[in-house]
Amino acid sequence: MASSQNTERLDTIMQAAPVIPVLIVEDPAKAVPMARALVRGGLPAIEITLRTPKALEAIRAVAAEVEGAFVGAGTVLDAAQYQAAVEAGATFVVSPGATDKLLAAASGHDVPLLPGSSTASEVMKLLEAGYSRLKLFPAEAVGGANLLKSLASPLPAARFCPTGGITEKTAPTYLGLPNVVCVGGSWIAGPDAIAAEDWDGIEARARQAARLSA
Ligand SMILES: O=C(O)C(=O)C[C@H](O)[C@H](O)COP(=O)(O)O
Repeated sequence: MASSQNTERLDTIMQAAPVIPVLIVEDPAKAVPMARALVRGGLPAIEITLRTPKALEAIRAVAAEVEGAFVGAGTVLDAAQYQAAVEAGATFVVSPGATDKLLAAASGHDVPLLPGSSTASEVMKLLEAGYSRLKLFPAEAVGGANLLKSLASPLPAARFCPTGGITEKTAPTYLGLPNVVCVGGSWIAGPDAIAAEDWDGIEARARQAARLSA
């Protein structure tokens, strides 16, 4: 079952920068300049969440037009959304948790799924299903860096992108852990910054995030 998750592609994406910006995009026309600002700032892997009616359209536009971006789909909850994200051109797919049906839909496919987990049992079940690159969600609420530190020794095969409540200030603590590859966060390009077309501000925050380390 080790081939369930395309870990090679996921590692490239997770290692591209220390932070994956998590984005809520209402207007797909803004997605391309937003993604260009993030790429210019040094954050090529971006996650557009399927939380707005036009999110798939936004993913499609970024996939077609933004060179150097790895555009992912976030908040993918079921097999149909996984398929729709792949058809729109997503290069990775992120879910807040995991269900058997979602894992079955993604297993063995090129476009990797980064499934969410928040307990040792969930991590164990995902490892058993062939998924070793995981999201920890909601990171801060379920124990944050302390939880990940505690999981590192008994479950060393699991490598995480914690997301949920992480800030520029708390990110370095996570990035210093041996089982953390990158973190996800919304602080770089929040809905207000996107609505205001603050591409310079987004680029500047991306540049700072790209420099974060332990
Ligand atoms: O639903 C998903 O798939 C998600 O990715 C949820 C996000 O991890 C959080 O919404 C991150 O947002 P912040 O906590 O503001 O950084």
